[in-house]
Amino acid sequence: MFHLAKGLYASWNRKEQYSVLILGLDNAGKTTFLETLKKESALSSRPLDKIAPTVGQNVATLPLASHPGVLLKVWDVGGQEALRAMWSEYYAQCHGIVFVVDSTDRARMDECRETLTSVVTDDEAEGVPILMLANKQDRPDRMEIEDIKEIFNQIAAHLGARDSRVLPVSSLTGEGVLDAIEWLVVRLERNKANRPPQYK
Ligand SMILES: Nc1nc2c(ncn2[C@@H]2O[C@H](COP(=O)(O)OP(=O)(O)OP(=O)(O)O)[C@@H](O)[C@H]2O)c(=O)[nH]1
Ligand SMILES: [Mg+2]
Repeated sequence: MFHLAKGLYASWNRKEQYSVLILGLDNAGKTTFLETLKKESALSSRPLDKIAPTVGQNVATLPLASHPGVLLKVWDVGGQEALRAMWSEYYAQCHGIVFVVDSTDRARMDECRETLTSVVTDDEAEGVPILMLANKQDRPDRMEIEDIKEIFNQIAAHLGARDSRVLPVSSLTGEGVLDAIEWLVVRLERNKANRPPQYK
């Protein structure tokens, strides 16, 4: 009887775990985004002014106050050019991709577009929801969100029927970060039949 009750309790409390991959050029703000997300989720996090360029990977498993039955396992990998070849190793296992863009880095928008195109056209990432974050919106020298959306829309042709969106955020101030995650979680759940979560 005890074992039955324990088993039922465990299955009632099972959580759906989705893996989210954070990509983007070096200096885009990926690690800052992850650390802010950890702080918002009441996990211990690094001071934002102590973050160095990522060489390996950072990973955190986050509970979501707005979705008690969901855990997000978030993978942040280095964006330096030499490290981008590693990204595809993660595609097959991920449920969603967040592509972070430095909204002030006009000089690298072409590189950013080409990099995102190579991500969304990779067969291993087929069908996963893609959220593009126009980061560093707190900076006065940022590009307008509409201009960034236009760049993204040129890539949308490759996306087929999958969910995608461009949202403005500041990983540094936290503005827009939880709204962005909320958008993503709804799409991860919607895409569950194609990419089932792990049950924890
Ligand atoms: N003003 C402002 N600065 C930001 C924001 N997000 C990140 N930064 C700064 O941008 C720089 C790079 O941030 P990281 O989070 O290390 O960037 P990354 O994408 O992880 O870089 P790699 O690990 O090299 O791929 C740091 O100086 C951050 O403080 C933001 O929203 N606003
Ligand atoms: Mg980093």
